[in-house]
Amino acid sequence: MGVIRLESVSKRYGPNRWVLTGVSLEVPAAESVAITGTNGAGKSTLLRILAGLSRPTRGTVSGRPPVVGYVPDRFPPGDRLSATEYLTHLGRVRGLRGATARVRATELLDRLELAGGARAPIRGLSKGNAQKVALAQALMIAPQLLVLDEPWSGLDAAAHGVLGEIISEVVDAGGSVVFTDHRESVIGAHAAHRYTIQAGRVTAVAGGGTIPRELVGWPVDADRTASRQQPADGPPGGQDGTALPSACVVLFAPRRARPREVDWSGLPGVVDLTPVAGGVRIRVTAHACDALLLRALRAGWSVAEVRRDAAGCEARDGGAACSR
Ligand SMILES: Nc1ncnc2c1ncn2[C@@H]1O[C@H](COP(=O)(O)OP(=O)(O)OP(=O)(O)O)[C@@H](O)[C@H]1O
Repeated sequence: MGVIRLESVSKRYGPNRWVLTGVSLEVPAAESVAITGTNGAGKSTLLRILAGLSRPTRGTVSGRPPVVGYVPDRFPPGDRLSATEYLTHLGRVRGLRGATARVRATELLDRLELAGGARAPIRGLSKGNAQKVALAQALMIAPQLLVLDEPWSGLDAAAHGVLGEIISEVVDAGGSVVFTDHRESVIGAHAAHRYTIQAGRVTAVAGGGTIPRELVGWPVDADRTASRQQPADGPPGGQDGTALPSACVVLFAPRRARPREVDWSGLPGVVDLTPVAGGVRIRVTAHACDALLLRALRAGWSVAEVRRDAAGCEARDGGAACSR
């Protein structure tokens, strides 16, 4: 999968209402991008153009992959079909066999924990549950480009986490994700790049989300190499050559869901790791600690304890302070 490229894209509604003017934007493969802007700035318009649902008045879009998942800002729930019937139907329209589509629909609705019944008519679902169906329809066939218009809107805490995992899974599989949201914390956690729309123009926001791009995407080979060269028993060196203390992180598999496997030792800054009852204790350089935590949470792990002083945690050796 390559780069999706918007070149000099403009969009006009009606005779002279220009919403986007001369937008050039790249969405790389295996990355997530957040779009921000005030209400009415044109975010949904841009997303629809990216998804191929709306044509630009001027300019071109290239590199859009064949399988696009799209979650609109308003999902029309006024349907007599149940969530399962609706998703199965959509899956069939998209080329899945009926039985496969039904299995996929059931898996997705289970994962998102649709309350109110997968067999109840969609029009009777609450906003949050309708949003879960909206998400599920975008995922019936693994998307290579996932376009999400305020996707967290109305979701409960559990589905919030699942959506974060889904974004990571699409990115890990080499796909692209573009989403809108207004919250800094969400953008920082889920986007490697950030753009904002103002007066029809799109500009990159320096540094992407609040979490630096290299920490979200983990492509920091230099950092990785540095951590592997460090002696396991000594304090690892900082990027500027000064000694940085290591931190200790204790992660546990949550009781309800099985976390995804992570190659902890291959992550930047990891000095060593020790299995402890129900989880793993990781010693990591202090500057890589936040990124490791983010990666762990995204993969469905629970963080039991973080200590800036790794030696202190080690001394307890998985004892009371390090267990739940
Ligand atoms: N189909 C349409 N026909 C005419 N005008 C439209 C259409 N779709 C959007 N607009 C107008 O274009 C402007 C941008 O709308 P858009 O929905 O893209 O903004 P947005 O940034 O997503 O807003 P919000 O944050 O409120 O969802 C708005 O003034 C809107 O009224």
